[in-house]
Amino acid sequence: MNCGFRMRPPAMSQGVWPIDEAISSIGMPHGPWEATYWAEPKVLLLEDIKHAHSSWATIESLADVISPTSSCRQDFLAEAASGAFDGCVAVYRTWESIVITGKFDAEVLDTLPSSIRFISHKGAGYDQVDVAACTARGIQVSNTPGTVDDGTANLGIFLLLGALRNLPVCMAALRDGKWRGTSEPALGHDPEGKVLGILGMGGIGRNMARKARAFGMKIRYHNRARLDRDTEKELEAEYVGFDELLAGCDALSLNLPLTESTRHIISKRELSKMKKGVVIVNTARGAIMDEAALVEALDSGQVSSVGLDVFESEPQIHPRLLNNPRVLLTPHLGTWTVETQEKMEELAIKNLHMFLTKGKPCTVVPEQRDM
Ligand SMILES: O=CC(=O)O
Repeated sequence: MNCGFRMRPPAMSQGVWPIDEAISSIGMPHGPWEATYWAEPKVLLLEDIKHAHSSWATIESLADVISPTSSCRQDFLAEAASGAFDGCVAVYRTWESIVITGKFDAEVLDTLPSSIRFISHKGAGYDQVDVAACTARGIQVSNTPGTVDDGTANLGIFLLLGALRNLPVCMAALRDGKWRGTSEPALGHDPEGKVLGILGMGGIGRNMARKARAFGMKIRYHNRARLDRDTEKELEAEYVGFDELLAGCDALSLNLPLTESTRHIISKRELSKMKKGVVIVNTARGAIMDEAALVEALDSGQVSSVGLDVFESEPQIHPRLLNNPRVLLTPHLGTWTVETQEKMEELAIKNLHMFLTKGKPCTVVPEQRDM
């Protein structure tokens, strides 16, 4: 019988996916041999492991690992439809693997074999994965919260300081052989004593608050849920309403996930409520801001400068952001450090390991906590 699992005697397969669970997960009839033999599950690996090699070896000792040969969505769907991934029970995916699969949406899920029960996403933001479609198909999803906090907040502070100091203008002039430019550059601003508004007070927002405090900034924040008083006290962060946050900050840092309710949460109306000359930093997701409205606000001087690591249609960048010298840009590098990538891989692999051995990852996405 070809059910996509290799049989092994139990002595050789400590802790692997028990065959009866595996069989019931793909709806196969139980047979008399299940009690004595275990199966090796198959895992679909969508991007090579770059750092956590010894942890990945523990997965390889538990599972057959399959990698796609495709490099674009159309080919990936055809490869899945050909049965190349049949029998896979779990997927290990990354932000970068979107180039192979496109968004992990209902079409991808329906083309992959129905044996898939788990997706380990290496990353904190999982807006590339249609969690509702996964839930409807009984597929668990995990992400890697916490692992990205230092890396992303460090870049956020760099963008904040750089935008406050108008660094892109002088940096471009210098590279252009024009020292500080053709006219005296505008003076920058020090962060000390300025109000930093943080929209989204999860792990990255809190990390950003601690670091900005070290630069003498006053912290105000708005979040779906208010933090407990001890955390607010530790961060010296004042909770305010959304409009109050917008109206009262000298700089705004966006640190919230992209969902249908946060898409374009900063648009024309919100920008007009902010102090003239405000500085904005976005290390979260581009679509949290309406880029067209941002471009207008930069042109009118309502926003004096921005530091952006993320964009609405990556890797495309709005030409008026690219051409504006008051825009400090980095190409989605928030987590792009050896240490952060290592931590992300370790947690994504741990989630996969937990799923294969216990049926449950440790950091399941919040929408599925009650699943
Ligand atoms: O953007 C990076 C992440 O969501 O982890």
